[in-house]
Amino acid sequence: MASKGLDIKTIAMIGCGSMGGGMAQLFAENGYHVALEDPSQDQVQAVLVAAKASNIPSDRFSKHTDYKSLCEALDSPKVFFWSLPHGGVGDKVLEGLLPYLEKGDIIVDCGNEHWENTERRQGKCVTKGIRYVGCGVSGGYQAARRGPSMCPGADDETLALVLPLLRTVAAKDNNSNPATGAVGTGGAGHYCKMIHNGIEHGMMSAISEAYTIMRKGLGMNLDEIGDVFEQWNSKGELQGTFLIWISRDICRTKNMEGKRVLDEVEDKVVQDYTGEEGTGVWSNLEAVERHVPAPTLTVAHYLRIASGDRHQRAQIQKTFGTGTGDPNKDHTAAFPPEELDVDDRGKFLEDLRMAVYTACLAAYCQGMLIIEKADKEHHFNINYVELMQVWRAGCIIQADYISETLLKPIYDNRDLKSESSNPLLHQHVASDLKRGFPSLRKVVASGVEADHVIPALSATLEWIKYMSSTTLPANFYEAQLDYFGNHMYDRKGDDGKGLPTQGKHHVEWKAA
Ligand SMILES: NC(=O)C1=CN([C@@H]2O[C@H](COP(=O)(O)OP(=O)(O)OC[C@H]3O[C@@H](n4cnc5c(N)ncnc54)[C@H](OP(=O)(O)O)[C@@H]3O)[C@@H](O)[C@H]2O)C=CC1
Ligand SMILES: O=C(CO)[C@H](O)[C@H](O)COP(=O)(O)O
Repeated sequence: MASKGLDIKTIAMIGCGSMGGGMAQLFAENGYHVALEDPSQDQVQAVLVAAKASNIPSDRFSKHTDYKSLCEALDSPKVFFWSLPHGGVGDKVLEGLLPYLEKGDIIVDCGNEHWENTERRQGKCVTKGIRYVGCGVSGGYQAARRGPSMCPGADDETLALVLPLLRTVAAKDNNSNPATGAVGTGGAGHYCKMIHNGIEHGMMSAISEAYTIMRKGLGMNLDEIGDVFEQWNSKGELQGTFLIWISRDICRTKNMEGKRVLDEVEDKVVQDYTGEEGTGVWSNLEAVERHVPAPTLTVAHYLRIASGDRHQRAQIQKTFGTGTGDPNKDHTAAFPPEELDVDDRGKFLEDLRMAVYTACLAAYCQGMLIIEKADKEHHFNINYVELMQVWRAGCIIQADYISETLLKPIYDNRDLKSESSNPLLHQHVASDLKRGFPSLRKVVASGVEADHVIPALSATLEWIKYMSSTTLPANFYEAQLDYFGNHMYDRKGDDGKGLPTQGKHHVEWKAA
């Protein structure tokens, strides 16, 4: 099948692991011939076996162990999809391919690559007339097979060429529109995918915290919790939220012995240690470097990295001591989470739902603030309407209500050059955060009282307070800075605007 933008029938898939393998089958299912290349022949074989099981004709694939034969199997222009680990691997593959590439050939890098690597490679390719698209892909291996969310960034001409191809395979939203679009120039696609993952981590943490509150704080069993997630996902502010939906399944899934799989899972996330993924680290570095407070994302990340070294936590736990003397108490933590003092469980669960929603909305807002800042500073020329569409299906942060009701109206039909896209400056978003605040405060207060681990929920509460206040404890902070460092301060109302510029006053708080 030929795509409208490119008259090709064959594509290459370089990297045939979880994601690349799924996408290879997806392209083949859509009529393309897929030339497979991966150093692991087992991976390539696994793709062919899975494709056979899906009744995809075997002649839709060819296997290649060198770039020459891979390139000979392709049409002109040659189109390569990459699904590789981030970092040096991509550079190595590009070096290997370059001798066989011609003007007009296209590379679509579908890994979670760092956007600066993407732009560096785009710079290298452009001198040879080769088009390099940084295309974040989301939804995990199942979406890769069924149809992922695809977030491409490149120059307009290149995007116009590849988008018909991406639209063919991308996930489709409820109106059958593909979850892809012309997101922006240069590394914009990988930048937005990186922030997608930052938002993802904030949402995941808030939901995981709610799970523990239900399990340990309210004494609910997994069937009951699964039912709660199902209800949350079916109506109201959390409806159509992919992570809530999979949370239901996680609660219900049993192993061969009929026991819950979740109860076998150790409490540690190690991707940041193994270097397997980088998006969480990078998105938080971006937030800090661009002066965007994104605590829901950041504390979620701290929880992950604290969790990763469980061995160290066990040692610290011993140092703190866990003995309360009461054999009925939980002895698996220095500050074991206790049952919550809740009068009306139904009412509290409604507060919990709103608290989780508020944290998810906050994570989205914080992510969008980082993107907006980077866009202004780096001139990604982001098309926010298209970006919203990328997140409407197939991706991990899919959240129908947040996207459709709250964020989309900010970007639709607006001239963002003259109007701010800061979600917090839009009344309907501010109203929703304000509406969720009392529930979030109740949940955080109860959670804190009972020693629950609730970083994303509590950090979101603080974020809402400090982002909407003009009487922060920062006046005292500023005074301390001026006292010891002569760092200067503004007097109340000095410039009338409170812009982030250095103050003009210093006081000798104590004679030197
Ligand atoms: N898993 C997920 O849920 C998602 C992953 N991603 C991103 O997609 C990319 C791929 O991830 P995933 O499929 O999970 O990872 P896998 O490890 O399953 O797949 C990566 C594949 O790339 C192969 N590879 C390594 N070096 C080369 C090379 N020089 N040439 C060709 N192939 C090579 C690996 O082979 P070998 O095993 O022999 O090293 C492996 O088969 C990553 O950037 C990841 O961050 C994006 C969204 C979701
Ligand atoms: O990109 C993804 C989803 O969007 C991948 O699932 C990725 O593996 C998640 O890893 P991490 O949590 O370390 O970012």
